[in-house]
Amino acid sequence: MEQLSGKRFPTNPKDYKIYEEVGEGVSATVYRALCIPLNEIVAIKVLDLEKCNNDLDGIRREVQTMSLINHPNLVRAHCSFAADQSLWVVMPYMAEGSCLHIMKTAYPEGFEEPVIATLLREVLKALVYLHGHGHIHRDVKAGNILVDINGTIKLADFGVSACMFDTGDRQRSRNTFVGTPCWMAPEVMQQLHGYDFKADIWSFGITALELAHGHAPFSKYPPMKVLLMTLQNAPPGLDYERDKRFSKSFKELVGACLVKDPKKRPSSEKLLKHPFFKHARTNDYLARTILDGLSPLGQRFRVLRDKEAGLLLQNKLLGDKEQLSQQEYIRGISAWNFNLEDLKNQAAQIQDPGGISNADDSDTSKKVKNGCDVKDFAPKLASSEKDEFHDLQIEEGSLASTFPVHSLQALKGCFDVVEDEEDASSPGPNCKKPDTESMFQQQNSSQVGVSDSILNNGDVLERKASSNRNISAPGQRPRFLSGPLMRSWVFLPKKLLGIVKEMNCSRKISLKEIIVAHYFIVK
Ligand SMILES: Nc1ncnc2c1ncn2[C@@H]1O[C@H](COP(=O)(O)OP(=O)(O)OP(=O)(O)O)[C@@H](O)[C@H]1O
Repeated sequence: MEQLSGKRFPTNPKDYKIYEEVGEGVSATVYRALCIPLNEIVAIKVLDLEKCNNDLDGIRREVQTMSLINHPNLVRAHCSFAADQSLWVVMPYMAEGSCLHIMKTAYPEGFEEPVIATLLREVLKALVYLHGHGHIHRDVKAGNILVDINGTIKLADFGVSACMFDTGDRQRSRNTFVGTPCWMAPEVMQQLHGYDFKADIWSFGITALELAHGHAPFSKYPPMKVLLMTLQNAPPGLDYERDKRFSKSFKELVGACLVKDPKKRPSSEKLLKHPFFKHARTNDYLARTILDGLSPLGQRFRVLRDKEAGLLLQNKLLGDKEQLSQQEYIRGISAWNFNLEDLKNQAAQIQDPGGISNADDSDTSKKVKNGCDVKDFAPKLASSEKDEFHDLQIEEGSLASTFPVHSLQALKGCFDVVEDEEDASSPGPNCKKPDTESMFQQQNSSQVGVSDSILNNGDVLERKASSNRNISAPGQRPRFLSGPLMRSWVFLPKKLLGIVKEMNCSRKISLKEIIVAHYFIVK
């Protein structure tokens, strides 16, 4: 399997001695281990297939792709094999762990600019390679930027996570959709026209902010709110006042990546020529600056895990939802599972009366109107409650230039909502009572690129999105992976359907109405 060095890594678990745990993801646990016959330290990512209920062949294909990758800035699998109910992926051990771990341990406020420039340049080299070979990484974030003891940087998690998120039965079995909302490009959330390698450029821009601040923008918010904010607000960026310590060229780089229209984002190749990278130094510089004095990875991992478990418990006891959400982020969990309870909780939290004060989210106050005000269809809201929904209003103009589609519509992939045929600005308050259930069916069958299966048993309506993934091995003509990263599975309880029907309006139901209806349930 190891083609570069000619080493053949064994595919029998008995040939590996597992040491301590060094990482934990949504679907996997990562261990430091010894490959006994080769006397080499490796990392083994163990995916619990039973828990994931995943498509083994799909994962195998992805891991195979991972083993074909050949670039110094990409983690390449030595080999992979199934053992009991698990899939083992054996890879090089990156002794200092991820940038996220390093930040959490020693740089909670983020890194200095030369460090960021060095890290990002290495990541970008990996992206140039991937994009040139027709691949989209789809999970660029600090948690996937691994650092070795000598300051070498490698981008990890190519393939497996993408595969799991896209084709896994896990979502089906859990009735959830999964993604990485903080880093996810708006067009990926939309699921309207598909996406391409420019989605990685958006995630790259978010990662730049993450490395600069120690956390990704919107990371303190629940996933549904992250989706809304990403779609509705102006893109996040480096702030003139707050981020004085950073150069103009860094601000420009972030601005270039975080443009909502993917066509306006530069390619990875072009980005690599950006003047910002003149600030980049050597790997050795990284080793001397950020790695100096760090305790061994396993030890750091244990300390962080214990600390975060304690905080999680504390917040659970206190019922602090926002803190809980933040903790999920701190734990490095980047995929989010949505179910009805989550949605209720999230709907309940979309109610910041004075806007959002997080400096990251300074643009949140730029609210917009899409002409269909909450009060048009929720006349029973008290005035204070109306204010709480100002967050959900969208200014058409401010988005139109950067984001070509109706932004709330964009969220329709997350819900079973009907696309508004008429102008969104016409609230249509005087129309007939709708047949909501058939409306939902109509909408489902009209989705482009979506294989529909509507199970309307009175309790749920569900929509399945088809997977569309193309992978090409190096040497083959590049074909881009495409298809939604997030699966859409939304459950509308009978009660919600009832409330929706109660709305005295014949136009098709919009997402905003669903959220308001949800609000009534939650309340
Ligand atoms: N080769 C490696 N060497 C050292 N540490 C690693 C290695 N691979 C992963 N890790 C550590 O394990 C953590 C979790 O691994 P990984 O991200 O691959 O799991 P995951 O289930 O795909 O998680 P996620 O979905 O959140 O990305 C990483 O953030 C990193 O800290």
